[in-house]
Amino acid sequence: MRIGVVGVGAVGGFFGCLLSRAAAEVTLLARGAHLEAIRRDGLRVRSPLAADDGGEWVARPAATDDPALAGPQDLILFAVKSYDTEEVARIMAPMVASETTILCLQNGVDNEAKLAALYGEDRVLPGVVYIGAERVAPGLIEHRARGEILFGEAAGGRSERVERIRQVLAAAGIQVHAVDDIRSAKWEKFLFNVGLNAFSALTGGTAARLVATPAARWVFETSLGEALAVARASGVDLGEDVIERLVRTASAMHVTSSMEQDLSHGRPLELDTFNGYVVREGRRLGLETPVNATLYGVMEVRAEVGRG
Ligand SMILES: NC(=O)C1=CN([C@@H]2O[C@H](COP(=O)(O)OP(=O)(O)OC[C@H]3O[C@@H](n4cnc5c(N)ncnc54)[C@H](OP(=O)(O)O)[C@@H]3O)[C@@H](O)[C@H]2O)C=CC1
Ligand SMILES: CC(C)(CO)C(=O)C(=O)O
Repeated sequence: MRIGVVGVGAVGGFFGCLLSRAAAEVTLLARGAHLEAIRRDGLRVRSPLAADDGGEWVARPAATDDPALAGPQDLILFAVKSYDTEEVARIMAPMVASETTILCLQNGVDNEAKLAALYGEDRVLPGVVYIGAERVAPGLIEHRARGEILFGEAAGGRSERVERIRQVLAAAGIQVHAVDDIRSAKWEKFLFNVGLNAFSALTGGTAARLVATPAARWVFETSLGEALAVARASGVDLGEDVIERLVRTASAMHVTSSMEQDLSHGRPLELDTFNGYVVREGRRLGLETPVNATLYGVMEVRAEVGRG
């Protein structure tokens, strides 16, 4: 199976490295200093899981910044930040053929529709990633926790291609689960990101800290509650106890978020994908979303001031 990785950052780099080490036919689409470092030193992943290999895995897959050189792929792992989705999706066109499946490994619930608008719904499989990782230098990913993919058919149920892809990912040592209801899994992760990402970036607090006191937990739970109302109005059923479940998950997580990392490095933020999406969809559906609107507005200014 020819596998293209589009967006070779924390997520794409981690899974691309594992696939490549397992001898899958992997091509990375990267650019600039990151591409140069990968070509020179390989794609490196520092991980607690790599203790037997001196703490670091190194893979040497094909790497290019030219989608035409990469050519058509059977599977594309799509893992750019959400604000780059449309542009990069267009650029990768030479990698997409009639049989290509695009597995979307991004957070948020609006990226798949952008990919489907260009390449058709049948080509796109939604995915959910649970991982703590960061690209800390050109060519180097630091993996800190977990590393799990959930994915499935957008319309639900199982398919032969999902099983085929699951087997290839599992054979590379990836924790991977084919799920029947990936839409709900995506929305559940989305709710978590709505509560965690901006709040942790603004405060520096870990997930556990954001639910440790009544005042902080109120912010976390209320932002989730607004997102849950949007989910329900969009026909997504996450069960009665989803907020309790996510508070329990947060209380055991001693990490901040990818947005906290992006803010501290002056990088763009996925704000429109998380709190911004809740505000926009809430407005469209006639729902009040004051906590998300506040997080959005405060975060917007914080990011601008941080960039100087
Ligand atoms: N990091 C984490 O722990 C987690 C992240 N996620 C989600 O996964 C998704 C990816 O996040 P993450 O891996 O952290 O993001 P990163 O910022 O680490 O990686 C994104 C990569 O996309 C690359 N890219 C952007 N545009 C282009 C282009 N035109 N050509 C080639 N490469 C390009 C960037 O390259 P360049 O540096 O050159 O811009 C960068 O290497 C997001 O939706 C995020 O929310 C989900 C779970 C956890
Ligand atoms: C929930 C978490 C922290 C890890 O999967 C994440 O999605 C992020 O940092 O964006």
